[in-house]
Amino acid sequence: MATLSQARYGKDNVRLFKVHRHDDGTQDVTEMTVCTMLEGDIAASWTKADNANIVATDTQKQTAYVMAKLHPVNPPELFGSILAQHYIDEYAWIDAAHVSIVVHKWTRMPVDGKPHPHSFLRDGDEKRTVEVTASRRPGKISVRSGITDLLVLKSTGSQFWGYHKDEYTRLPETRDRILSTEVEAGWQWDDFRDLEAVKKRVEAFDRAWNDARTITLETFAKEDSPSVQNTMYLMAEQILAVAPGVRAVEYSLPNKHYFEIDLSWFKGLKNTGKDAEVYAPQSDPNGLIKCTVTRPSAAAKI
Ligand SMILES: O=c1[nH]c(=O)c2[nH]c(=O)[nH]c2[nH]1
Repeated sequence: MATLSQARYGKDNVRLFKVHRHDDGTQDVTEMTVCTMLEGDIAASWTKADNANIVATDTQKQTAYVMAKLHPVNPPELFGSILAQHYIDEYAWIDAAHVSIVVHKWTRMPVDGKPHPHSFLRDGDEKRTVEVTASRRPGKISVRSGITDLLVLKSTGSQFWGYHKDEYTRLPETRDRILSTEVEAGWQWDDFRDLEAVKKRVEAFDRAWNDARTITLETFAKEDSPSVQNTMYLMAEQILAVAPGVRAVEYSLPNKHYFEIDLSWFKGLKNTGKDAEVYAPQSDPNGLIKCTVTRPSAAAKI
Protein backbone atom coordinates (compact mmCIF):
# COMPACT_ATOMS: atom_id res chain seq x y z
CA MET A 1 0.00 0.00 0.00
CA ALA A 2 1.11 3.52 -0.72
CA THR A 3 -0.02 6.79 0.87
CA LEU A 4 -0.30 10.16 -0.82
CA SER A 5 1.26 12.14 1.99
CA GLN A 6 1.30 15.56 0.33
CA ALA A 7 -0.36 17.06 -2.71
CA ARG A 8 -0.79 20.54 -4.09
CA TYR A 9 -1.17 21.86 -7.59
CA GLY A 10 -1.71 25.09 -9.46
CA LYS A 11 -0.55 27.38 -12.24
CA ASP A 12 2.95 28.81 -12.24
CA ASN A 13 4.41 31.65 -14.30
CA VAL A 14 1.13 33.42 -14.97
CA ARG A 15 2.32 36.72 -16.41
CA LEU A 16 0.02 39.68 -16.15
CA PHE A 17 0.25 43.37 -16.81
CA LYS A 18 -2.16 46.07 -15.62
CA VAL A 19 -2.47 49.65 -16.82
CA HIS A 20 -3.85 52.23 -14.40
CA ARG A 21 -5.22 55.20 -16.37
CA HIS A 22 -5.61 58.46 -14.45
CA ASP A 23 -7.96 61.32 -15.37
CA ASP A 24 -5.03 63.70 -15.96
CA GLY A 25 -3.70 61.44 -18.75
CA THR A 26 -0.84 59.88 -16.79
CA GLN A 27 -0.70 56.12 -16.57
CA ASP A 28 0.88 53.66 -14.13
CA VAL A 29 1.78 50.11 -15.04
CA THR A 30 2.34 46.93 -13.05
CA GLU A 31 3.83 43.73 -14.42
CA MET A 32 3.86 40.60 -12.32
CA THR A 33 4.36 36.86 -12.50
CA VAL A 34 1.94 34.90 -10.36
CA CYS A 35 1.89 31.33 -9.08
CA THR A 36 -1.19 29.87 -7.38
CA MET A 37 -1.14 26.47 -5.64
CA LEU A 38 -4.10 24.80 -3.95
CA GLU A 39 -4.38 22.19 -1.18
CA GLY A 40 -7.37 20.46 0.36
CA ASP A 41 -9.66 17.53 -0.37
CA ILE A 42 -8.06 16.84 -3.72
CA ALA A 43 -6.34 13.49 -3.17
CA ALA A 44 -8.88 11.53 -5.26
CA SER A 45 -7.47 13.09 -8.41
CA TRP A 46 -4.12 11.44 -7.66
CA THR A 47 -5.33 8.17 -6.15
CA LYS A 48 -8.67 7.46 -7.90
CA ALA A 49 -8.45 9.47 -11.14
CA ASP A 50 -11.45 11.49 -9.89
CA ASN A 51 -11.08 15.14 -10.90
CA ALA A 52 -14.37 16.36 -9.39
CA ASN A 53 -12.59 18.61 -6.87
CA ILE A 54 -9.93 19.86 -9.27
CA VAL A 55 -10.17 23.57 -10.04
CA ALA A 56 -8.28 23.29 -13.31
CA THR A 57 -4.96 25.08 -13.47
CA ASP A 58 -6.32 26.91 -16.50
CA THR A 59 -9.19 28.14 -14.30
CA GLN A 60 -6.57 29.38 -11.83
CA LYS A 61 -4.87 31.34 -14.62
CA GLN A 62 -8.20 32.89 -15.70
CA THR A 63 -8.98 33.70 -12.05
CA ALA A 64 -5.72 35.63 -11.68
CA TYR A 65 -6.66 37.75 -14.73
CA VAL A 66 -10.23 38.34 -13.50
CA MET A 67 -9.09 39.28 -9.99
CA ALA A 68 -6.50 41.65 -11.46
CA LYS A 69 -9.30 43.33 -13.46
CA LEU A 70 -11.72 43.55 -10.50
CA HIS A 71 -9.27 44.54 -7.75
CA PRO A 72 -6.17 46.66 -7.18
CA VAL A 73 -2.95 44.77 -7.95
CA ASN A 74 -0.99 47.05 -5.62
CA PRO A 75 0.40 46.59 -3.13
CA PRO A 76 1.11 42.99 -4.17
CA GLU A 77 0.52 41.85 -0.56
CA LEU A 78 -3.10 42.97 -0.93
CA PHE A 79 -3.57 41.43 -4.37
CA GLY A 80 -2.02 38.15 -3.22
CA SER A 81 -4.36 38.08 -0.21
CA ILE A 82 -7.43 38.80 -2.35
CA LEU A 83 -6.48 36.05 -4.79
CA ALA A 84 -5.65 33.49 -2.08
CA GLN A 85 -8.78 34.23 -0.04
CA HIS A 86 -10.91 33.89 -3.18
CA TYR A 87 -10.10 30.17 -3.32
CA ILE A 88 -11.04 29.67 0.34
CA ASP A 89 -14.34 31.56 -0.12
CA GLU A 90 -15.28 29.97 -3.44
CA TYR A 91 -14.38 26.27 -2.98
CA ALA A 92 -15.42 24.58 0.28
CA TRP A 93 -12.95 21.70 -0.24
CA ILE A 94 -9.89 23.93 -0.63
CA ASP A 95 -8.12 24.31 2.74
CA ALA A 96 -5.08 26.36 1.75
CA ALA A 97 -4.30 28.61 -1.18
CA HIS A 98 -0.70 29.67 -1.78
CA VAL A 99 -0.02 32.68 -3.98
CA SER A 100 3.48 33.81 -4.98
CA ILE A 101 3.94 37.08 -6.83
CA VAL A 102 7.06 38.54 -8.43
CA VAL A 103 6.69 42.19 -9.41
CA HIS A 104 8.92 43.31 -12.28
CA LYS A 105 10.41 46.76 -12.35
CA TRP A 106 9.04 49.42 -14.67
CA THR A 107 10.46 52.83 -13.75
CA ARG A 108 8.92 55.95 -15.23
CA MET A 109 11.15 57.36 -17.98
CA PRO A 110 12.52 60.89 -17.59
CA VAL A 111 12.02 62.77 -20.89
CA ASP A 112 12.94 66.45 -21.40
CA GLY A 113 13.79 66.57 -17.70
CA LYS A 114 10.27 65.49 -16.64
CA PRO A 115 8.72 62.13 -15.68
CA HIS A 116 6.98 60.88 -18.84
CA PRO A 117 3.24 60.19 -18.42
CA HIS A 118 3.21 56.75 -20.05
CA SER A 119 6.77 55.55 -20.86
CA PHE A 120 8.84 53.29 -18.63
CA LEU A 121 12.21 51.61 -18.56
CA ARG A 122 13.63 48.49 -16.94
CA ASP A 123 16.44 49.88 -14.79
CA GLY A 124 17.71 46.73 -13.13
CA ASP A 125 16.70 43.18 -12.33
CA GLU A 126 15.48 43.90 -8.82
CA LYS A 127 12.09 42.40 -7.99
CA ARG A 128 9.54 42.80 -5.25
CA THR A 129 8.18 39.47 -4.06
CA VAL A 130 5.20 38.32 -2.04
CA GLU A 131 4.17 34.90 -0.75
CA VAL A 132 0.68 34.64 0.68
CA THR A 133 -1.11 31.63 2.14
CA ALA A 134 -4.79 31.80 2.98
CA SER A 135 -5.87 28.95 5.27
CA ARG A 136 -9.34 27.73 6.20
CA ARG A 137 -8.56 26.11 9.58
CA PRO A 138 -7.62 28.18 11.46
CA GLY A 139 -8.79 31.02 9.24
CA LYS A 140 -5.79 33.25 8.63
CA ILE A 141 -3.68 34.89 5.99
CA SER A 142 0.09 34.59 6.18
CA VAL A 143 2.13 37.14 4.24
CA ARG A 144 5.85 37.21 3.49
CA SER A 145 7.25 40.15 1.51
CA GLY A 146 10.66 40.45 -0.05
CA ILE A 147 13.24 41.80 -2.43
CA THR A 148 15.31 39.69 -4.83
CA ASP A 149 17.99 40.21 -7.48
CA LEU A 150 19.18 43.56 -6.12
CA LEU A 151 22.82 43.55 -7.24
CA VAL A 152 25.17 45.79 -5.21
CA LEU A 153 28.91 46.31 -4.98
CA LYS A 154 31.26 48.45 -2.90
CA SER A 155 34.89 48.90 -3.92
CA THR A 156 36.15 49.44 -0.36
CA GLY A 157 34.77 49.55 3.18
CA SER A 158 34.74 45.79 3.67
CA GLN A 159 37.07 43.57 5.71
CA PHE A 160 37.33 39.90 6.61
CA TRP A 161 39.77 38.74 9.27
CA GLY A 162 39.94 36.91 12.59
CA TYR A 163 38.33 33.75 11.19
CA HIS A 164 39.33 30.23 12.23
CA LYS A 165 42.56 29.03 10.64
CA ASP A 166 43.90 25.53 10.26
CA GLU A 167 45.80 23.35 7.79
CA TYR A 168 43.02 23.78 5.17
CA THR A 169 43.13 27.59 5.23
CA ARG A 170 44.56 29.51 2.27
CA LEU A 171 42.52 32.73 2.41
CA PRO A 172 44.63 35.70 3.54
CA GLU A 173 43.05 38.14 5.98
CA THR A 174 42.02 41.45 4.49
CA ARG A 175 41.20 44.89 5.89
CA ASP A 176 40.10 46.21 2.51
CA ARG A 177 38.27 44.19 -0.11
CA ILE A 178 35.58 44.51 -2.75
CA LEU A 179 32.17 43.38 -1.51
CA SER A 180 29.38 42.43 -3.88
CA THR A 181 26.13 40.57 -3.39
CA GLU A 182 22.73 40.01 -4.92
CA VAL A 183 20.29 40.81 -2.16
CA GLU A 184 17.54 38.37 -1.36
CA ALA A 185 15.63 39.65 1.66
CA GLY A 186 12.27 38.62 3.11
CA TRP A 187 10.12 39.72 5.99
CA GLN A 188 7.31 37.68 7.52
CA TRP A 189 4.32 39.59 8.82
CA ASP A 190 2.35 38.61 11.90
CA ASP A 191 -0.56 36.48 10.66
CA PHE A 192 -3.69 38.38 9.58
CA ARG A 193 -7.08 37.20 10.88
CA ASP A 194 -8.79 37.75 7.54
CA LEU A 195 -8.79 39.90 4.41
CA GLU A 196 -10.23 42.87 6.30
CA ALA A 197 -7.19 42.79 8.61
CA VAL A 198 -4.89 42.86 5.56
CA LYS A 199 -6.84 45.82 4.12
CA LYS A 200 -6.55 47.72 7.41
CA ARG A 201 -2.75 47.48 7.27
CA VAL A 202 -2.44 48.17 3.56
CA GLU A 203 -0.17 51.22 3.90
CA ALA A 204 2.32 49.25 5.98
CA PHE A 205 3.32 47.06 3.02
CA ASP A 206 4.77 49.77 0.76
CA ARG A 207 6.31 51.51 3.77
CA ALA A 208 8.07 48.31 4.90
CA TRP A 209 9.30 47.58 1.38
CA ASN A 210 10.71 51.11 1.04
CA ASP A 211 12.28 50.97 4.51
CA ALA A 212 13.78 47.51 3.95
CA ARG A 213 15.26 48.59 0.63
CA THR A 214 16.70 51.83 2.04
CA ILE A 215 18.09 50.09 5.14
CA THR A 216 19.67 47.39 2.97
CA LEU A 217 21.34 49.86 0.63
CA GLU A 218 22.42 52.39 3.26
CA THR A 219 23.81 49.78 5.65
CA PHE A 220 25.66 48.11 2.81
CA ALA A 221 27.17 51.44 1.73
CA LYS A 222 27.91 53.03 5.10
CA GLU A 223 29.14 50.19 7.31
CA ASP A 224 32.83 49.28 7.28
CA SER A 225 31.74 45.66 7.03
CA PRO A 226 33.63 43.08 9.13
CA SER A 227 31.76 40.24 7.37
CA VAL A 228 28.66 39.57 5.31
CA GLN A 229 27.30 37.87 8.44
CA ASN A 230 27.51 41.01 10.58
CA THR A 231 26.26 43.33 7.84
CA MET A 232 23.12 41.29 7.18
CA TYR A 233 22.36 41.07 10.89
CA LEU A 234 22.53 44.88 11.21
CA MET A 235 20.16 45.19 8.25
CA ALA A 236 17.64 42.74 9.69
CA GLU A 237 17.77 44.35 13.16
CA GLN A 238 16.91 47.76 11.70
CA ILE A 239 14.01 46.42 9.63
CA LEU A 240 12.49 44.82 12.75
CA ALA A 241 12.87 48.16 14.55
CA VAL A 242 10.96 50.18 11.92
CA ALA A 243 8.28 47.63 10.92
CA PRO A 244 6.20 46.72 13.97
CA GLY A 245 3.96 44.22 12.11
CA VAL A 246 6.96 42.19 10.97
CA ARG A 247 7.94 39.23 13.13
CA ALA A 248 10.97 37.86 11.27
CA VAL A 249 13.46 39.10 8.69
CA GLU A 250 15.51 36.78 6.51
CA TYR A 251 18.51 37.50 4.33
CA SER A 252 20.25 35.26 1.83
CA LEU A 253 23.38 36.92 0.47
CA PRO A 254 25.86 35.39 -1.97
CA ASN A 255 29.39 36.71 -1.51
CA LYS A 256 30.36 37.43 -5.13
CA HIS A 257 34.13 37.34 -5.04
CA TYR A 258 36.48 39.72 -6.87
CA PHE A 259 39.97 38.25 -6.72
CA GLU A 260 43.15 40.28 -6.73
CA ILE A 261 45.52 39.41 -9.59
CA ASP A 262 49.25 39.14 -9.02
CA LEU A 263 50.83 40.85 -12.06
CA SER A 264 54.37 40.94 -10.69
CA TRP A 265 55.39 38.44 -13.42
CA PHE A 266 55.00 41.34 -15.89
CA LYS A 267 57.88 43.79 -15.40
CA GLY A 268 57.28 43.69 -11.62
CA LEU A 269 53.81 45.36 -11.87
CA LYS A 270 52.34 45.99 -8.41
CA ASN A 271 48.63 44.97 -8.36
CA THR A 272 47.98 43.44 -4.93
CA GLY A 273 47.11 44.81 -1.49
CA LYS A 274 47.08 48.61 -1.49
CA ASP A 275 48.22 48.60 -5.16
CA ALA A 276 45.30 46.46 -6.39
CA GLU A 277 43.41 48.03 -9.28
CA VAL A 278 42.63 45.24 -11.76
CA TYR A 279 40.57 42.39 -10.30
CA ALA A 280 39.11 39.13 -11.65
CA PRO A 281 35.35 38.88 -10.96
CA GLN A 282 34.41 35.28 -10.11
CA SER A 283 31.17 33.80 -11.40
CA ASP A 284 31.59 30.73 -9.18
CA PRO A 285 31.93 29.44 -6.59
CA ASN A 286 30.46 32.06 -4.29
CA GLY A 287 29.99 32.29 -0.55
CA LEU A 288 26.37 32.02 0.55
CA ILE A 289 25.39 33.52 3.89
CA LYS A 290 21.88 33.29 5.34
CA CYS A 291 20.10 34.32 8.51
CA THR A 292 16.69 34.75 10.08
CA VAL A 293 16.35 37.44 12.73
CA THR A 294 13.25 37.51 14.94
CA ARG A 295 11.94 39.63 17.78
CA PRO A 296 12.89 38.35 21.27
CA SER A 297 9.32 37.12 21.95
CA ALA A 298 9.13 35.20 18.65
CA ALA A 299 12.63 33.77 19.12
CA ALA A 300 11.66 32.45 22.57
CA LYS A 301 8.93 30.30 21.00
CA ILE A 302 11.34 28.47 18.67
O1 LIG B 1 32.07 37.94 4.86
C1 LIG B 1 32.59 36.82 4.72
N1 LIG B 1 32.12 35.77 5.47
C2 LIG B 1 32.65 34.51 5.37
O2 LIG B 1 32.20 33.58 6.07
C3 LIG B 1 33.69 34.33 4.44
N2 LIG B 1 34.41 33.24 4.08
C4 LIG B 1 35.30 33.64 3.11
O3 LIG B 1 36.10 32.87 2.52
N3 LIG B 1 35.15 34.97 2.86
C5 LIG B 1 34.15 35.42 3.67
N4 LIG B 1 33.59 36.65 3.83
